[in-house]
Amino acid sequence: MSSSAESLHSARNDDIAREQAYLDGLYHRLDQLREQADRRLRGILLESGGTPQGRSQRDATRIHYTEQLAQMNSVENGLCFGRLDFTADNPRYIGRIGLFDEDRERDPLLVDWRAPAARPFYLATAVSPDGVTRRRHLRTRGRDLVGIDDEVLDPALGGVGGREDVTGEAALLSALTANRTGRMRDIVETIQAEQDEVIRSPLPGVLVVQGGPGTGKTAVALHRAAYLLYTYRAQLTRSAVLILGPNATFLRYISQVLPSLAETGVLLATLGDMYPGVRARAVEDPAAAALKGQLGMLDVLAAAVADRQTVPHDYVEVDHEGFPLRIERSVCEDARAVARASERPHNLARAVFVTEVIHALSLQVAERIGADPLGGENLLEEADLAETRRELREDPELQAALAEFWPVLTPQRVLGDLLGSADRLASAAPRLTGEERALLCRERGADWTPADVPLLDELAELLGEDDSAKVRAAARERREAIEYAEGVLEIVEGSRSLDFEDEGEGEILHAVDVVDASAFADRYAEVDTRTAAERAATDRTWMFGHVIVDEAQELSPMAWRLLMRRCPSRSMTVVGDVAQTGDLAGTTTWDQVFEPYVAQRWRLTELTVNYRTPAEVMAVAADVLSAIDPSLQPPRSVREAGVVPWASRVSGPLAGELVAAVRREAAEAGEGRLGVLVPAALEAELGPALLAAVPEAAVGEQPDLRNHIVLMTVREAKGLEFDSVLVVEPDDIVAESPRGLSDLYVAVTRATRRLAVLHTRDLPKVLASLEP
Ligand SMILES: Nc1ncnc2c1ncn2[C@@H]1O[C@H](COP(=O)(O)OP(=O)(O)OP(=O)(O)O)[C@@H](O)[C@H]1O
Repeated sequence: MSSSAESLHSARNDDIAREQAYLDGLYHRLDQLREQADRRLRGILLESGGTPQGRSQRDATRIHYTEQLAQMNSVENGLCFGRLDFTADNPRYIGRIGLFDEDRERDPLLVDWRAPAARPFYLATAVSPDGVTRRRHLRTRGRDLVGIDDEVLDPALGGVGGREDVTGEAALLSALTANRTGRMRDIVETIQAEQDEVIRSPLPGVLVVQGGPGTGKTAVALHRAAYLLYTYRAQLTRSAVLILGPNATFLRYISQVLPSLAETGVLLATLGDMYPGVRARAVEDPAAAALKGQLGMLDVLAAAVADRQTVPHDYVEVDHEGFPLRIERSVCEDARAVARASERPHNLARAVFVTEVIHALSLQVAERIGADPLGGENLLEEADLAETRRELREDPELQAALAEFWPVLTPQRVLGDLLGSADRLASAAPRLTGEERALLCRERGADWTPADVPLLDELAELLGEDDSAKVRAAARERREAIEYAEGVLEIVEGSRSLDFEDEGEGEILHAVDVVDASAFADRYAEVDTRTAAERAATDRTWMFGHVIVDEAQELSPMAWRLLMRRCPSRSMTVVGDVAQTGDLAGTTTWDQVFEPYVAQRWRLTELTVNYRTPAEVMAVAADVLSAIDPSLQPPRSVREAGVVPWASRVSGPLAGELVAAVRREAAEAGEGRLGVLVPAALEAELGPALLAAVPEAAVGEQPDLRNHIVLMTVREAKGLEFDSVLVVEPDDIVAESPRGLSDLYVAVTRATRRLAVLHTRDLPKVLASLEP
């Protein structure tokens, strides 16, 4: 080694030793804080007894320390990953959470990546260094520093600055070329400038992030959630953040990201989870789902509810206290008109209907028992009539008859009955064609599909919930609690003269002087210690502080209505790509989605760099994109993989050929993941065939993505990625759906390294570049 190389080497070692010492200090502090939290938690767990209020407070404190501990455990890996040096300031270390020393008087030991002070780590470049002279990435394994990547941004220090279009090039490329694991990783160490803009955009308003495949939309959406929870903590921990993803497999794929960023206040859900009490996972004909997603369903649902408000053909007779009462058609019609005119939801308007009918019936009773035998005015007084109405209301036979005409309904019952009956559909959906109605019709009691959920939610609005019984029960409970408290206070009062006989009057404050019975009762009330996200999951009417929608292009107009209801503040981040829309009810323009809710008042940002797909693969995808819409630009790949995509036409039976190709590609992928993307129509044949030959493969519904080989349809692969992708029979993928080209575009943009195509029929024209 030359002497200059030697001195560089030893300077490097010194650097590593210094940084390791700093890291050791940070971990020491983390351990201290962890011990403190652990001690407090143990202390709380040992406490017992006390008032219910004291117990509730203890629960809340226990949850607080449990969460703190979970947060500190989750940042154990990669606690600190960066350092900034400045011309006129002390170095700043950047990490997953902020850390201060004990007296908190000096600068933080570690700056949270979300704090404004960390921002230059993501934005500074050689052209606009913003006072930063050097950005350093610290590569760690556990608590050990294993490497340092420096970018010198100050030309005076001999900096070359690296590429202008990326920050932290070495760290970024190492993240991008690492093997996939089947779980998305956070990108906190290498967020790029255009992504940082989105992540830190202010909370209010609708922000739409349009970006091609691999531009980091999902990653950005998740980091934005973490940023918002950090910056608007007080507001958002009370109201929670919702992240809506396309399916359960995808949610599992992203499930590790927020915990690794030490965030727990987020509800991750799919559309199928958005109606509490229903887990809508069944699969249906995409055309049926598309139809259910259209706003035309509003009229159908309204008519379905109206159809449940019936009248007798002529009249019905019920026996009331031994005498027949006639419920005439005309009486019901009038009552129904008044109830409908009240514009209350069905279950609440029911009270109006019942009141009207009972009024009419009470006149019948009055006619019978109060008629003046001499032909004068009816002898019953208003008080008698009121009593008659009360009796009628409580008459079980009459109640049963009225429940026929205006039943109390649940959304599940109305929708289940509607979709399970051709007659009901014909009556409620006269504008649909017979074919469309047949598409909607299904077996009674069939499982719910995701497209049913917005319909259930809409019906919940149309039906309303008659919660008067609940309100009465709550009032009764509170009354009982106050009575109990009064009893307790009386006992205290009663014993006062005995306990304090010698004390001078007025000198002692007694229980009744400082607390009245109702305040005392409140102290006994249970405190709900669930997090806002946990409560939101069980409450249909929960209003989220912020809603983030991923793969947003797939949502139908009916699904958007549901989401807008959950977010009246319209504080939303919507990420998607209109070129990847596969769902028939999805959108191809953002304008169409937001116009009805916020007119033009939404902000659009575009992400333009593709971090996933190497340039060679993206060249293939670009041809598909231009066939979808020639005006759309593919995102620019940030790197090349050095592997040329290939296609292989086979003539033997496809299943056998597939097994051979999978074995070859899996060997090439090594420790990485291979995704086999097949047309939906071939899944049932190819899945079992592959499994029989390669038992370690994951196939079928919601496959485990951590397997090295995963076979799925393109729809299921939405939002996912693999090191290597094998697309099977692309012509079928295109032919399978009116949005087939978009599906193919999704398929060919899932690979981080290798793309291969296996086919027996001609390739679609858009893949001509793959012909040998
Ligand atoms: N700044 C970054 N640093 C490191 N990795 C990144 C960065 N940005 C994106 N990536 C990685 O690129 C890949 C693609 O990101 P992501 O899945 O978020 O893209 P997307 O825009 O949602 O793609 P698609 O629309 O195709 O689903 C992921 O592996 C992600 O971790």
